[in-house]
Amino acid sequence: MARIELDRVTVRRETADGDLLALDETDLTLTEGRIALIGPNGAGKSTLARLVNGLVTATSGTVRVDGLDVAREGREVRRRVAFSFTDPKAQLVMPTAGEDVALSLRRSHRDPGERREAARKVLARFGLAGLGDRSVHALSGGQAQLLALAVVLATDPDVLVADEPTTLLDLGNARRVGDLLLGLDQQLLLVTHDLELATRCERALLVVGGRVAADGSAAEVVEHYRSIA
Ligand SMILES: Nc1ncnc2c1ncn2[C@@H]1O[C@H](COP(=O)(O)OP(=O)(O)OP(=O)(O)O)[C@@H](O)[C@H]1O
Repeated sequence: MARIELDRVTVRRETADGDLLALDETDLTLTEGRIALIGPNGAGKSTLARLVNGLVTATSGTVRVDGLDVAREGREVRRRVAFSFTDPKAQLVMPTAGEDVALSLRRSHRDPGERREAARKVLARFGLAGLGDRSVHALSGGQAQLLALAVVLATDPDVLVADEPTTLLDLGNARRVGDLLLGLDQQLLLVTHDLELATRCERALLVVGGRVAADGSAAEVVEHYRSIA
């Protein structure tokens, strides 16, 4: 697993109401395979998650992935750390599902024929066999989320940061996507309001008001959150 380190990281944002401390002098070392970030709306979970691949920049402090400084070695970090958004359509850019996966494979498979074949295999692995020619707009919410995950995982990153990947899904698809995420070989940093899913992780961080209010085994931290919510 990768080693994700936050060293006195603060994220300060300017808003119409003045400065906001989205994350306050946070120190963390994350090495577990499955880590959940839970907590109330606006607590700073997405901010913390986005720091790990440079989508958010620290106002002060350092974020490192396997020793690489996210602020200075962002390209190298983003090769190792994939990010998936709550709304899969935010990251599906090509006309068809197959082309979207093929785009991710352009570096690893230079030959177009081989690339198409590799894309077909990736789709099958994510339960999307036969949907390669389907417009991404004609996929169900569950299929679109699976495709978005297939697209970011096709490059074989070391870490997946997933920001509320099941929030827009019905019960069946949420379970399917949740099972897939928890079964990945990659290290998973999962932002979620689904406390059952969070409980299945090894470690959970409860974020409240820009601070890590509890950190420990997922079962204990979820229990604590339930007791104060
Ligand atoms: N681009 C931005 N500009 C200014 N403030 C922002 C921006 N993004 C987030 N914030 C603020 O930073 C704080 C933390 O937001 P963040 O999205 O990290 O919370 P969250 O815990 O992920 O919330 P949610 O569960 O609602 O998604 C909030 O007060 C939010 O309004």
